[in-house]
Amino acid sequence: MTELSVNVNKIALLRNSRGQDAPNVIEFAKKFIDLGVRGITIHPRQDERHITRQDARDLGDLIRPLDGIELNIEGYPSEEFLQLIEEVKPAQTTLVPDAPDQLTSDHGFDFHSQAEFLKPILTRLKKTGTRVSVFLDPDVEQVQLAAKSEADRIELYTEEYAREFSTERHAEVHQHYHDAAVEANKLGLEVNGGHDLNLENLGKFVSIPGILEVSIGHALVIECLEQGMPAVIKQYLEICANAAR
Ligand SMILES: CC(=O)[C@@H](O)[C@H](O)COP(=O)(O)O
Ligand SMILES: NCC(=O)COP(=O)(O)O
Repeated sequence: MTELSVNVNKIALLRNSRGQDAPNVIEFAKKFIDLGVRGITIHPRQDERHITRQDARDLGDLIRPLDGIELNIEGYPSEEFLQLIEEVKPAQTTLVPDAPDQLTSDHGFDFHSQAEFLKPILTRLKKTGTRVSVFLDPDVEQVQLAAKSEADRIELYTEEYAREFSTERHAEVHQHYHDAAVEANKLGLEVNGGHDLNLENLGKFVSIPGILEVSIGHALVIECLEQGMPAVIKQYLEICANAAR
């Protein structure tokens, strides 16, 4: 089974657009959890365009006492981000190599050039007790290098998977993700996935063995607007329950 972690960045984006507190991020996290979701993901970016650092603290307070529910905080490992993780102590921290002005996440770490940069950061984060995941392109060589680090997991960056899902390249691209996931598991790295996943492409993605968690936000919020939260979450949970082991 694969766990679904709902990314609530876009709930916060809508909230920030009016300078009031509607939609309330905490209330929507509770609604997702009440529908059976066992993970909430946020990405507090440096400019706080959507999720703020206070959201992270408030969600940490909400989720910390809830058995079996995990908070996953994603972000670039700036000093400010690392201090936030040390304060909130989420179940999982996912490091992404995003620049402050990036529109969205669009690449994984390069362990050829960034392994030394990440080494003290991973050591520091592990001391907080958080599980550490690193955002990675589906590249077997990168997986092999990441396996030599203190990372517990990788998160496969699935934008290409989604982009090519309905093209003639799908089988080739799917194989890349499959090979990266199998190599990671062989080397003792656990595997998550995320970015641009949706109800259409998720089933095939989680047919790859060993995908422990998918974090989904952008498309999920759009689908909730179209179909309603209960129907959408029901479909996602059914897909995740039928994932390859
Ligand atoms: C790491 C990843 O692929 C997504 O969580 C991404 O961080 C979403 O960020 P935005 O919601 O700001 O596009
Ligand atoms: N790590 C991926 C994530 O949290 C959500 O990405 P998206 O579904 O908003 O593209």
